[in-house]
Amino acid sequence: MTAQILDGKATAAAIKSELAVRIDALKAKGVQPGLGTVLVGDDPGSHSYVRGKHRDCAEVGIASIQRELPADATQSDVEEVVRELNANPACTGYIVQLPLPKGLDEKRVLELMDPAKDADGLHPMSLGRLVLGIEAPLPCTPNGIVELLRRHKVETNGAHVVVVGRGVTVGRSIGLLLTRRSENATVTLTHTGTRDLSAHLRSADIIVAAAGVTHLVKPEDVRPGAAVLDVGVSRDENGKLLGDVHPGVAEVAGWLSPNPGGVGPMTRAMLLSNVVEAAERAAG
Ligand SMILES: Nc1nc2c(c(=O)[nH]1)N[C@@H](CN(C=O)c1ccc(C(=O)N[C@@H](CCC(=O)O)C(=O)O)cc1)CN2
Repeated sequence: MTAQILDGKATAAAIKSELAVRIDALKAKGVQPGLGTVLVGDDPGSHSYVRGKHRDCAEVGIASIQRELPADATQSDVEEVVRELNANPACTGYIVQLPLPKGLDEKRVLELMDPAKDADGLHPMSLGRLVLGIEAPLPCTPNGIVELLRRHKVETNGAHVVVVGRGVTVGRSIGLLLTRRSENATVTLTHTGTRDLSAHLRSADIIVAAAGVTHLVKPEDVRPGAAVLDVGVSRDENGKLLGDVHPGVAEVAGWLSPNPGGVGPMTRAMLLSNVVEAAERAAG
């Protein structure tokens, strides 16, 4: 068996075209959506992700507001930028690129954001609303995964999903999305402390690998025909991106999201979608 591809690049391109139409409609009503980014330090990956987000904004007609701070920025430097964006009317939504450099209190920074401008769905208020089933911006990577499955007609209803990784941007929240009545999946959250991970993985209809451990999911861990989403990122000594899923899984899985080209582009598309939805809400 060779897995069918869950093509994040093509799906994200389709979503961006749909969003461009909605943005034109907002502009016709005099509303200009604007995405702000707060980038602290010099991590090359974070710089490249933020550049990509602003490239996407230019493509669909969202204004860009960029704030950069050096690696030695203090907590109060970062908080000052957050307060400025909270008050800036041109910024209709913004994100703080994670992770922040060591020594900065990420949770406190997220808490300080105006929840009405949370473009990432990572503000405690947004996550709390998600738990309660109240409308809120959704975390971009989990939402991108759900959308990628939906648009490729991979059945989640009744499916057993095994998630590997308990980070805040993916593992912690994806179960909340996949167990909504609309998705109706059963979700097992595993992590580095899980005993006999392979046994859990072999029982999965869908695997979401988001641990950041190179080639953690091996062909023998995958039930033939299962859908496998490769989210984790690590790099070899030459800086080449490596995923959490061993290349041999393509011979066993029914569906596979490539990495790069799978969930990453969907994360960016869902960010734009959150910005557009917030602007539409604000415009009534
Ligand atoms: N504030 C946030 N910080 C982080 C998030 C997030 O959703 N919000 N997620 C990740 C990083 N991330 C977005 O910020 C992100 C990661 C990867 C991609 C992407 O398109 N990747 C490409 C490959 C790029 C490469 O070669 O390096 C792909 O998969 O094709 C976009 C966004 C952590 N931080």
